Amino acid sequence: AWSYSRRRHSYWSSRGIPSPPALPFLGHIHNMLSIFHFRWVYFDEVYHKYGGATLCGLYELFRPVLMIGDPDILKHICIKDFDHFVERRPFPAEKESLMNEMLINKYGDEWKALRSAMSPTFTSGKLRGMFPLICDKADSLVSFTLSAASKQPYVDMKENFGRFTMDTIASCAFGIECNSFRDKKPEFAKWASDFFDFSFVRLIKFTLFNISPKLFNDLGIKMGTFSVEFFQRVAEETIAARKAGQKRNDFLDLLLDAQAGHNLPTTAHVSAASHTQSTTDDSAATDNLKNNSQYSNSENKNISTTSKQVLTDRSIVAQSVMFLIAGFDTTASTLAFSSFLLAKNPRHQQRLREELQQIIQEHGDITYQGIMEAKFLNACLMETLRVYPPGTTGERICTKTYKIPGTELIVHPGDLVYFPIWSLHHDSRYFPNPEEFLPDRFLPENKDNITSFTHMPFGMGPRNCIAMRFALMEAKVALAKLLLKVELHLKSDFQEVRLAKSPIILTPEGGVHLVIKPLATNIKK
Ligand code: HEM
Repeated sequence: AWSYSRRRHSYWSSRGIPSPPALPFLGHIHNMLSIFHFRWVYFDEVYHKYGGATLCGLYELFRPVLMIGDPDILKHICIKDFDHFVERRPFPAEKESLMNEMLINKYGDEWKALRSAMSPTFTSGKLRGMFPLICDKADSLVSFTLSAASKQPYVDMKENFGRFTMDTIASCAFGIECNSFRDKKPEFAKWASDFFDFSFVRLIKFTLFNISPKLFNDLGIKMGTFSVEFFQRVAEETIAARKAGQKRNDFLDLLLDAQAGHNLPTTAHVSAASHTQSTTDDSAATDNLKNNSQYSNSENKNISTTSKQVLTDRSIVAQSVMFLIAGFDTTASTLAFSSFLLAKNPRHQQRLREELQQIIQEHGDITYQGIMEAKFLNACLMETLRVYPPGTTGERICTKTYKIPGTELIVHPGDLVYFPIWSLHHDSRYFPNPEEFLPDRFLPENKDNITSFTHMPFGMGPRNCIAMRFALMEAKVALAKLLLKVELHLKSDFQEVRLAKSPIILTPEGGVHLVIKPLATNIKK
């Protein structure tokens, strides 16, 4: 058995690819999917010591995994040769679960058709429609924070941003008022916390699913608390109300419009919609879309599926639940990290506030246009996402045999490819003084200094985060409204955030405790 294990673990060395020492049978999986280690710290070691900054081989048990840290090769994998790497591992779900209908769990032509049907939902025109809903939730965030600050010496901003993103998603994806900004936890929030609670047993199941979804299903294992029934019921009720005539300009309306074939292309094109939308209002999105369009130009194919066929009622319900899974903690953590970094860097905080005050003077209020034009606000969020990317690793599964450019290395269908997002973001060759919070790096005049494919908080290419623009708009509104009303200060015994040892996303452990000082200001918002 030992010599079998050795032989299987010689896969990379026999191809001349460096690989860190592997444990018999386990390979490196104990380091990758562990609650005892920081996953990205291990990957960072692999990146710096074992060639991961270019190519390095790892094993999940016996499965070969190729870590690629070379930005040029990443460009090929994510964009130019995307058709060889269309898939990621699915999110764990039992065979019959609604979760199998989610975009994140779709593959091949089904994914392409669904992504194309959903992409127009995220254009600037559609996001503008959701802007007032988000502003409303951000106003509640500010009042709740002010009220908390008047009663206690410090406020847990992770908790508050969690309430904000929960209410925003409940409003935009489920069409309901969740009212998280009340002391008693609402039912929606209770079910959601249950959903995001990663117990040890659940983590083992999660790991098993990642290693072998087939074995997971053959053994009839249930994810247990990944219960989606509550959210399914809420979304179904809302859909029934919308079909009876209610309207709110939220995701549900937009997906129902797409289902009915209103205002949307009837024939799905591979990523076409997301690549042709106007990008003038959001520089981060512009970069990503510019990169993506290289793929769409060369690879656009018609798929003879209409939005109507793809977006059944069940599928729309599934996408609403997916927005909660994909959008709640990612955005809340980003906001929590940015509030911490701004409290730690009062000079940047003040500069950002001055930019926002200028916008209020020009536009009279926080407007969609004003928020999207705020360059320093965008830079602060981009820099936060560089320092603390919620997704520390990217991943693709090889779908067609592929020769890695510039090498003789062949990747086979089923092989996994990892992108060390955290390490790229913290590599001093790409970002000098990587541990410092320096938003100026992302100002338009400095953006040419950033090497493509070294800043990927939303992934890259046609399978990147479909909701990037929504997430950025949501975060910008919350931060802008908050900073116009309060000053953020570090608490004397809270000078650094602790990071949770979760293998799923990067999130602060135990909250982000800040001293909140209300601003005496005459500015309206
Ligand atoms: C700051 C907040 C967010 C960050 C940093 C983030 C990051 C990511 C990343 C890294 C990926 C994988 C991309 C890849 O493999 O190339 C992803 C995918 C995805 N995200 Fe986000 N995300 C955020 C917010 C959201 C929100 C608010 C939603 C929904 C409302 C959302 C929906 C999705 C979906 C559906 C996918 C899968 C796309 C596909 O498979 O085609 N994300 N996100």
